[in-house]
Amino acid sequence: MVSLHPVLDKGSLTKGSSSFPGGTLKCHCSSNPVTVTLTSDVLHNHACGCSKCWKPDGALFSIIAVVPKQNLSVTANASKLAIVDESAAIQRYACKECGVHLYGRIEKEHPFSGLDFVHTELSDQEGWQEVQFAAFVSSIIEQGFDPSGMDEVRGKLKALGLETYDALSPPLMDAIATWTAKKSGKLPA
Ligand SMILES: N[C@@H](CCC(=O)N[C@@H](CS)C(=O)NCC(=O)O)C(=O)O
Ligand SMILES: [Zn+2]
Ligand SMILES: [Zn+2]
Repeated sequence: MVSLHPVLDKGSLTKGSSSFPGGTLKCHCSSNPVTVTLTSDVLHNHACGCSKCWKPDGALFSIIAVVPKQNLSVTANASKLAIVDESAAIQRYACKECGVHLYGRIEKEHPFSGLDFVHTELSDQEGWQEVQFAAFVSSIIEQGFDPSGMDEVRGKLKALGLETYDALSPPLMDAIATWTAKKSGKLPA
């Protein structure tokens, strides 16, 4: 049986709490962990199959969400963070010791600038928004997954109630396209 991610392998998703106030994310270091504090719940939590998002060992998917950047602060051991790939749109800050990504930030002009990318599984707290959909599903093949197993992967995601997409979900793709059209003048700003 293919393993997607510990959160997705349980058979059902634990619903988040609508009044969840945020919490603390922590890297995997047993001493001096990097911590990041969020002062709100996340939005658009989803599974991502792309090669760039951090996944725990053995997982095919990352679980990733966004939070307004003003709601995020690094609260311990910030000196252990380094940007994984300076050329990517999302500057992903990873712990230099354990490799976990604590947050991703977009500094350039981009439809999602102002939102930071985070992994709620790095928190001990319960109540974070549950996974809403699966994105970049076909991208797992680029990382070596056997294409003949894709029906099983998509079937497992659908059985959890998750729609599967090979880019982002329609509302997020529409938001990107709207931003692009406003920038080019095809739609009024
Ligand atoms: N097929 C590519 C897709 C990469 C990709 O476009 N990832 C999306 C979802 S995280 C993205 O927005 N990337 C922007 C970035 O990584 O900066 C891969 O797996 O590497
Ligand atoms: Zn660490
Ligand atoms: Zn991704």
